Amino acid sequence: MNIDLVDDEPTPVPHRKLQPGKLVIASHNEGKVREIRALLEPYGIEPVSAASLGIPEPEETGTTFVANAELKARFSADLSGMVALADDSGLCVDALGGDPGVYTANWAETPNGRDWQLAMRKVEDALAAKGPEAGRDAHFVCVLSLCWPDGHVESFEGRVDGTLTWPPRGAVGFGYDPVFVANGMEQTFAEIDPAEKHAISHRADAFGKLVAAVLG
Ligand SMILES: O=P(O)(O)OP(=O)(O)OP(=O)(O)OC[C@H]1O[C@@H](n2cnc3c(O)ncnc32)[C@H](O)[C@@H]1O
Ligand SMILES: [Mg+2]
Repeated sequence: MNIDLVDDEPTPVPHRKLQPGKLVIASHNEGKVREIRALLEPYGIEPVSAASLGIPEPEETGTTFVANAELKARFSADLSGMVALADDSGLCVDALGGDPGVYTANWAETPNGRDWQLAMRKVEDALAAKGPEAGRDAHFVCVLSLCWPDGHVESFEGRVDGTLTWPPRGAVGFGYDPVFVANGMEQTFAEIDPAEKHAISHRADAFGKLVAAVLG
């Protein structure tokens, strides 16, 4: 007789469904807010930005994308009393051991605000310092976290793989888009139509998982 003494299958926790209605986009990055609005559009959800509610940016003290996405979502849910959706994302470069990663936005900080030309240049310089053999593979990661006013949180992670190009090309998109070419494409994320980016991006990948879990 076989007795299975070890039950190592965790009991799946049911996802909480997101109801149609208002939702706070807990991001102060206009590029992200624009993309998240477009992704939410078909689902009967009315997005309001954190900035339009006067909600400030919380300090991002986490050391992982999940920790930061959850703290941003929790912060806006607490202050608004509404469901909040936050995005923590970044560019991870293989030859740099995954940097800038969780600190992607920090690499752009200057005393006068964020400078993306400078940030892209810093990544390029760091790669050049690795020598001509260093590969140019990179990926974007995005964690989307939903937090309900009672503190319930759900998080979804997405990624898109590609390579870095230099010099930067294109004027659409935001952040590091002008130096990122997704695998299978020739144009950067700043040269393609936003709809094309939504079909393959790290944000779209995470969003697809969110939809399947809480909107499906
Ligand atoms: O925290 P919030 O207010 O959402 O906005 P943020 O710009 O500070 O966002 P993050 O802390 O998540 O930092 C991630 C940085 O990674 C970059 N990034 C994320 N997604 C990107 C994308 O789709 N295209 C280009 N750059 C991206 C972007 O420049 C972000 O500033
Ligand atoms: Mg941030």
